[in-house]
Amino acid sequence: MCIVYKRLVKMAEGESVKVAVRVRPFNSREKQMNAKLCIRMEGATTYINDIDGGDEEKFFTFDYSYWSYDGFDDVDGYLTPSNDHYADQKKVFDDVGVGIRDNSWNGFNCSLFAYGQTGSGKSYSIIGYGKNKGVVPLYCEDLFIKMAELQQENPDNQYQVQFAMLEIYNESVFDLLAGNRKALKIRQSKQRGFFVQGLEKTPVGSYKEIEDRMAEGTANRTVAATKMNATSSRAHTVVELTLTQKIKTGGANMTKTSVVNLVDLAGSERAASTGATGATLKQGAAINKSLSALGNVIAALAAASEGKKKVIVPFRDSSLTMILKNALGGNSKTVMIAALSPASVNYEETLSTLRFADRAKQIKTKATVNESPTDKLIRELKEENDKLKKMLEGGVIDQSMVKDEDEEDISDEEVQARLQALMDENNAEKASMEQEWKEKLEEAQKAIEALKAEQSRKQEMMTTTPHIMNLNDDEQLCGMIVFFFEDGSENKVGAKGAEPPNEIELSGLEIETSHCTISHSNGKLLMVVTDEAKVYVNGEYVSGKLELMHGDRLLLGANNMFTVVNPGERETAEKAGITYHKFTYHDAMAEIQNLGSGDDAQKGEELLQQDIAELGPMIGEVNAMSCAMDKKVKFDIVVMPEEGKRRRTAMVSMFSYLTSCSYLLSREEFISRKYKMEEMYQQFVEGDETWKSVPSSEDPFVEDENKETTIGTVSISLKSLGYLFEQEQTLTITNYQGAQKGELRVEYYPVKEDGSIITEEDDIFVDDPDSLVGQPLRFILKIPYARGVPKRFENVFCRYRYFLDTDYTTTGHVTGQNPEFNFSQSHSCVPVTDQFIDYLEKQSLVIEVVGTQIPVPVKPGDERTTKQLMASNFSVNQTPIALMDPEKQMMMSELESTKRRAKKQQNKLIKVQELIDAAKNEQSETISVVDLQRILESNADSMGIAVAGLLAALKFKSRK
Ligand SMILES: Nc1ncnc2c1ncn2[C@@H]1O[C@H](COP(=O)(O)OP(=O)(O)OP(=O)(O)O)[C@@H](O)[C@H]1O
Repeated sequence: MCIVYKRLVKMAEGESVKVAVRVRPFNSREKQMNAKLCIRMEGATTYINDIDGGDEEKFFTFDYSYWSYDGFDDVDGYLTPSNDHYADQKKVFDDVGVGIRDNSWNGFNCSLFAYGQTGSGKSYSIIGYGKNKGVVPLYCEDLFIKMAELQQENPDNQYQVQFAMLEIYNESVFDLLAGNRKALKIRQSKQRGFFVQGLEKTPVGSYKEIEDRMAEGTANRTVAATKMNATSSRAHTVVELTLTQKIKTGGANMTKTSVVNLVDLAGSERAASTGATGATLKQGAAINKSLSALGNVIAALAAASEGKKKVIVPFRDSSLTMILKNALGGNSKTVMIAALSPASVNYEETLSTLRFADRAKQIKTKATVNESPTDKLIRELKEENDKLKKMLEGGVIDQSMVKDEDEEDISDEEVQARLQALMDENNAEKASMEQEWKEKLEEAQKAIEALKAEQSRKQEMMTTTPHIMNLNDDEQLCGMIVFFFEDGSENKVGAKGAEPPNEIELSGLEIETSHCTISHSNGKLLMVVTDEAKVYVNGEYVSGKLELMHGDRLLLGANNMFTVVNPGERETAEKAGITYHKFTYHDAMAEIQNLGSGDDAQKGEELLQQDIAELGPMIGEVNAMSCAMDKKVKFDIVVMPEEGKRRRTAMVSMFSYLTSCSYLLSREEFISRKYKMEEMYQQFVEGDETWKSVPSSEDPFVEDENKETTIGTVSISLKSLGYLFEQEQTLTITNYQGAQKGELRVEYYPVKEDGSIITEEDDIFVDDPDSLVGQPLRFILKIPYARGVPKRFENVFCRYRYFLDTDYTTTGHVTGQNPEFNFSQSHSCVPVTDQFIDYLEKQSLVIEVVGTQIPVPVKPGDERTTKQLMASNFSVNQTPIALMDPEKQMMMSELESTKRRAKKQQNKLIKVQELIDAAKNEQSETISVVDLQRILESNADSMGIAVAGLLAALKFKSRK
């Protein structure tokens, strides 16, 4: 039988993507750096100010602009508004979360995604921290409360929530709930659009269970991140919640399914190049294909929504855009939260986030209610039946509704009979579907019970059994990996593949097959470290046997960091009134760098220490990667004086064993390069050989041979200028390791308005530099030459930044060991300000001597691996090589020059002595003053001033 009926699907009106932006408070790093606020908000409008660059203020209007920068009190851990301006988590949920909740109950697909640079507050808004729960937990809690209420009101209705969690990393899709990490395929079907084949959906019965599943997913993510040595902020995480409602309406059942996608995107800076300083590396660009593809998709959709024709939306370009196609391109109600940093240092990144959000708000989606096809059919049949009944009652029968087109007219009885048959068929189908539903539900219930039991067992063990749990750079990944030690157990720890298998299998850099053993006996934990395995306990490199105590920090290999939890010990300590400090990953890493907390150190010094603590483990990782792939490169942390400031800054040196060239990378350049290395390393781990054929111009382990390198620096104090004195100095060029790389002649002379040098005759005296304030000050800086520059550099030049200059002043390029720069430049400060006097007093002019390196190829026959090469000069503890402050460097440099001068004088005096000795021999042990005078005079040119005084004295004596 063929039923002809009209489709009754209601299509919602095209609806824009809802866009909210949110600005967070300064973080501690920004506070320490005295960051400047560059965002303000009025109503729904966000303004951004280019404080450092001076571009005009820009503004953008969104559905919501959330001010979370200030105006709050910490009440018991919850950040509570102290004025109307501040948007707390509740406000965000009320605006954004409630909409998602209502839409999902109405059967619409919904998507919420968070965009923004790393650390801008994406996770805070989506997931939240501690009591400040984000949209996801609040939505889920609300979902289950409402579900319980509805269930009570209508016991016949059935509701189910399923949970799935996936990760997109380097274009591969991984099910975070699957036991094994295997990349899944994205497929496309007419009905479902793009979908991830084989993605596991787990039924969940409460928010607690969702939390547990999320924790499980996050733990799997942590293990994978440790193994691949990747930072979490590089992956996109998608949580997918499917809400199915089986509702009895009248006689029919209605099943509504809505999928809610919660997407935590990778840090947006990964989409673009990282080095904001202009020293951008090509390797740093477009690292995350998915994120750049998302930008293109959004731009195309925005253009299409503006009515542009022939827009092709490149959904197929990346895994992320395929998965989000529904959310962005069609059947979904979509919300985006763009997270903003308030600090002017992040201006460029924040502006690009605002632009991205601005484009996103132009996108229109069309969401339809998702009914199950069977239910829809039943409902539509019922509607048809009602219609037919009405027709029957009214005596008008449209027979075409129940007969085939080519069939003859049929009797009213036949119409009724067919109708009845149809109803019976529907009822039978309904019953079978209900049975199937019931069975599925029972199955789900059992699975939930089993999980609950497992969970409570774990919970119990956490409070009774000693264990270690992981510490991670990303707060959300801490405590995700837990290994328990049962009493009487001996647990071998090491990489996979040991025979018999290790009880605790770890993956990651520098994990040995047999790394260590941890045994538990009567509340005591004993660790035995295998020879040569890398283990740090509380910052100390350890070997052999030792007892582990509650609160200890363990670093196994390069990046598996754990903290020891011994509930028995903790309890005893707590009874005695002792509370343990909660160590973060950074504390633990800083401890390994042996840096201490630096409570009373200067602010700049603290920042430096933070940078070193951050870079230290990264250096360990990249060196281990270099060894694993035999890249013949070694990295080290170096500490450089920051130009113009009495501050030091951490940088990274990259030394190539192939060319003996070393290059300096800024922290940003290095981090951006490291992402690329991780990508390469991932291919290596996965046995994908593409990394071997990467051209050297794109290889993060290779540096451009023509890159300019700092040979060394000299620091010269400009203090004398404050007294209008000149200065002429020959200063030692010191490289970052404190080694001398030649000498540089630097001179400066205060000058008058006409450019002539101020001399004593001018009779201008300044007792107090402050008296110069308001007056003009001009001087000439000369860099005549350098001496003894290492042979392996060519195209040598000097550069420096004077006072507030942002650009370098540069000398000409000269090749040779004794380059003559003949450089002279006039500088001024008109009028002199307090700030300038401060600059003269407290800072020094750092002159960098720069050149390009001439590669020295490896000796033929040297086939040592990177590991062997590093072992020959590699220290386990990556303590920075040179920790010299500019002042000390200046003093050292002066001292070195003096020493050299002294040495020369000494040589000359030795020569004089020799001559005298020779004369003595001739003159049988005595020498007349006249003869001595003659000897000295005939050698005076080569002896210089040292003997001039002596000669004068002799002349005086002989005259007498
Ligand atoms: N609105 C806010 N109010 C108070 N603190 C916030 C807010 N947003 C973020 N923070 C804090 O800023 C820090 C960074 O935030 P968060 O971890 O959410 O950033 P993210 O963008 O998710 O970073 P990543 O990309 O590394 O995951 C956290 O310590 C968080 O507590």
